[in-house]
Amino acid sequence: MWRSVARRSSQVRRLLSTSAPPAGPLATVPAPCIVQKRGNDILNDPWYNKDTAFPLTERDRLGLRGLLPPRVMSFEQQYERFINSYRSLEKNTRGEPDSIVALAKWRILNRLHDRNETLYFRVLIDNIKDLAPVIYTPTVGLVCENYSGLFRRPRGMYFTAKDKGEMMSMIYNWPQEKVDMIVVTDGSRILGLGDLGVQGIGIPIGKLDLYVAAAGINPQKVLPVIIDVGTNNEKLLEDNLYLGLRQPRLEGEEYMAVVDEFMEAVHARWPQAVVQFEDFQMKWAFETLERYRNRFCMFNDDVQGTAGVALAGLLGAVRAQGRPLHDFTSQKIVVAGAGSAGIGVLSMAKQEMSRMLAKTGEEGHNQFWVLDKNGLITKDRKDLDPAVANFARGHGPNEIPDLHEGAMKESDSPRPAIFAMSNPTTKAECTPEDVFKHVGENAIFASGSPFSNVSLGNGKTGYANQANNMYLFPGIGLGALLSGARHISDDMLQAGAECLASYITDDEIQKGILFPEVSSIRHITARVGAAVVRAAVAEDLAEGCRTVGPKELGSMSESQTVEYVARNMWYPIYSPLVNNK
Ligand SMILES: NC(=O)c1ccc[n+]([C@@H]2O[C@H](COP(=O)([O-])OP(=O)(O)OC[C@H]3O[C@@H](n4cnc5c(N)ncnc54)[C@H](O)[C@@H]3O)[C@@H](O)[C@H]2O)c1
Ligand SMILES: O=C(O)C[C@H](O)C(=O)O
Ligand SMILES: [Mg+2]
Repeated sequence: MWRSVARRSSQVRRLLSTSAPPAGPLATVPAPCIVQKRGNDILNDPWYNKDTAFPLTERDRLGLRGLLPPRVMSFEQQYERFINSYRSLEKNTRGEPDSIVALAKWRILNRLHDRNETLYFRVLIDNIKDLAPVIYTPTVGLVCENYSGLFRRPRGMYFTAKDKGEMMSMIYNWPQEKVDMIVVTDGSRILGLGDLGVQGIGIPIGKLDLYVAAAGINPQKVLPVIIDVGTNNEKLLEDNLYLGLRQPRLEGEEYMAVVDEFMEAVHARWPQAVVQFEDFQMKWAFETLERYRNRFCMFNDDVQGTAGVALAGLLGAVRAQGRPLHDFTSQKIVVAGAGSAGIGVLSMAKQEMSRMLAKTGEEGHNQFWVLDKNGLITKDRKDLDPAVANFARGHGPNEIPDLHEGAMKESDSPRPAIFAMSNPTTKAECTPEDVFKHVGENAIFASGSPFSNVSLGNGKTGYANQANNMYLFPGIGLGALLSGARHISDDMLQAGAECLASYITDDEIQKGILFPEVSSIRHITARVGAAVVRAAVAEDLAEGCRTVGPKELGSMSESQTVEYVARNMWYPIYSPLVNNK
């Protein structure tokens, strides 16, 4: 592994301990890293660049002498200098509009990302709670909206409708021999912001930053991708600065042919890579998932990752009500939004209820109501997507309740739960303040983008949980990769969700805390990843990874699997560079 460390025992120990989140320097000697470059080419390569931290011996070895100021700084000094500039930026922009501050923070981080990946990812890992809102939702939404104006350097790969017939060779333009993790979008439904065309590439970049920070995927082995088939966003089509194809989106078979070719090209060069589909509009989200899920190692994060996180939250809400988990089968669930996320959540909740009921041999009731922008989904609606039609209500007794009758304030639940999962913050259905004020102090709240907790007076806190698929997708991808799964099954996803659900203690649940602190995301991901590996093994889908074969995976205990996953997480540390040119 690139810049792997000789012994990682202290980091692995940190990942295995249940208390402290993994962070801080390793007390081990890093193994050397072989580079094919010299001199300026190294300084200009963010994967190898150490800026002023190149020791003198390395400067001699790599032809860097004279290309850097004489003083050699330590990693810790560089780290501190960066954090100090970041804090001064926060101070100097106090009082400025939120969007100006957010973009200024994103810019300073992006510049570091472009210059020195080791320092960037250490800063990100150590400060993930503060920085996730900058590199991920909500700021990433703003970045995508302004991508063409903000553009300075390319990142990732851009496949377009004009590249038909070329993708199989184009894929070899990517400079890295090995790619483990790909996040791809067609930019058609970026967060709740709609069609942003090529500008949607900000989403795969942000998701892969989290893959590195949370799952320890080696940043040299990640590939953000946009498939640009045009855009139907008139504003962008008229914008002179717009960097994507200036044509309406391809549709139907033409569209599918482009995505097919991309998938074939990826598979030809990196057959083991895991591909995460992200922010595709609903029709393509479901169609590509059905088309590829048994052929490639892929999943759709908006449908499947989101569903797992919501399910973990819903199971937490049942625990908070003081009821046994089986009571989930009688919970009433109303979903506002019949899109890829909403329908994904309902499908997984329905599956979970069926599993629970199968154990006791009871009959299930239809406990779901779905609304879209035109109101309740009923069977007499025309042109319903087949996935949505599964949840349409008939006109029998109790089929169509007055939804106000079930309004949360009058709910007979001791802990009514409201998940305002739309992103970014500006698109959230409601705020935690709204919920605790209108529904009451017993409500349980979660949102897709981060909000602050609410003080309820008398020293009580109303918790603003973050129900975001970031708690699951890094573990799903990592588990799929480390098991060498042929494809990603429902059982693997279920295992990840159940692992997340079981992470929270009863004490926390009673307070209304449904999800762990973002600062412990590496710890969570190690466990979710292990649960996914074990599910792949149980289903005989695991073909093994690198030197670890399916037999060895199968003989690992639960804790050994967590250790295996933790041991394979990359951690940012400067390795001695050795030139072999
Ligand atoms: N928190 C998370 O982890 C997470 C994960 C995935 C998606 N999301 C967010 O969820 C939102 C929806 O994503 P999606 O993939 O389902 O989108 P989508 O475009 O597939 O579906 C959106 C649905 O919302 C409906 N809708 C729009 N306005 C409505 C209204 N006022 N009332 C009721 N329904 C309304 C539309 O009719 C459509 O059915 C986005 O904001 C996305 O960012 C959050
Ligand atoms: O990107 C996120 O923050 C979550 C989710 O994938 C979304 O599309 O909103
Ligand atoms: Mg998404």
